[in-house]
Amino acid sequence: MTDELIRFSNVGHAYTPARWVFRGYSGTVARGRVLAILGPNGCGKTTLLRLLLGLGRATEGTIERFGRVAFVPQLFQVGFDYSVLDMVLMGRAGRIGLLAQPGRADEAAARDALARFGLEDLARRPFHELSGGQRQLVILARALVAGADLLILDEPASALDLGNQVLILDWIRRLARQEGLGVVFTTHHPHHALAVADRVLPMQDGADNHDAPASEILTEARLRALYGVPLKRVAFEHEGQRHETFALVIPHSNAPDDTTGAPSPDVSPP
Ligand SMILES: Nc1ncnc2c1ncn2[C@@H]1O[C@H](COP(=O)(O)OP(=O)(O)OP(=O)(O)O)[C@@H](O)[C@H]1O
Repeated sequence: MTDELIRFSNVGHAYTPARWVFRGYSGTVARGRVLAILGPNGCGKTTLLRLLLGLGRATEGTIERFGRVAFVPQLFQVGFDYSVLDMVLMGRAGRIGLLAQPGRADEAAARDALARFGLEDLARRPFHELSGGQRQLVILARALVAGADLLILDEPASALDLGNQVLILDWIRRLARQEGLGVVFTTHHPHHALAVADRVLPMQDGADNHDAPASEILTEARLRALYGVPLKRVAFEHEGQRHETFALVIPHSNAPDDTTGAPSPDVSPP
């Protein structure tokens, strides 16, 4: 049995003939591993995710899936007043059958999954009343009860505050390391990719378009080429552990700044 859950080779897509959104992307995700897909607005991250999910057919290249796949969309909204427990139970739909009622075993599995994420007390609350971070966790619980082998997440942390970003990123790594799930996620944040991904696929036209180990591929030069702005890779210690992150370099404006005590332009020198 292979450990690979998805493998894609030389994938390219054009919504209209000969107008390529991207070409030549390749990568793999194995059990227990995390792949981050990184790139600027409009480079085709969502398009590639949809192809990996099988929601469309790639114009060229091959995509092979070897397990059960679950999708976690960007901040999830529902138009109907489902309870948190109902939302998680929907993950069992594939096992229950569409017209049958969930049984005790299904409800126990859903409550277990909620408890894993510390959400058991919210089971009867309306889903739409939860915070963004809580909603993301509920959707992760739903993927767990669906028995997914591979989670595909579209910008899981982009709409969350800092505390919830850390929470979701930590869970992504735990689901891979502790549950043996494979994870693919898109992100705008190279420091998120560096913190939790084993491998990264930068979506940059004309570059070597294969995924590679995060620490090797996330160089300052590669990110500058990707985003067109400088980023600094910074190492530091926190509670005895070494970490690395990226700092964005925001240019200082040359405009006069009255907080520095500099004379304003309309004051003549003596
Ligand atoms: N259904 C579609 N039909 C035609 N063009 C599309 C369609 N969906 C996306 N595109 C185009 O494909 C390109 C890539 O879009 P996509 O949403 O995949 O990029 P993205 O990297 O996810 O962007 P963002 O970071 O802004 O979410 C864009 O130019 C977009 O306008």
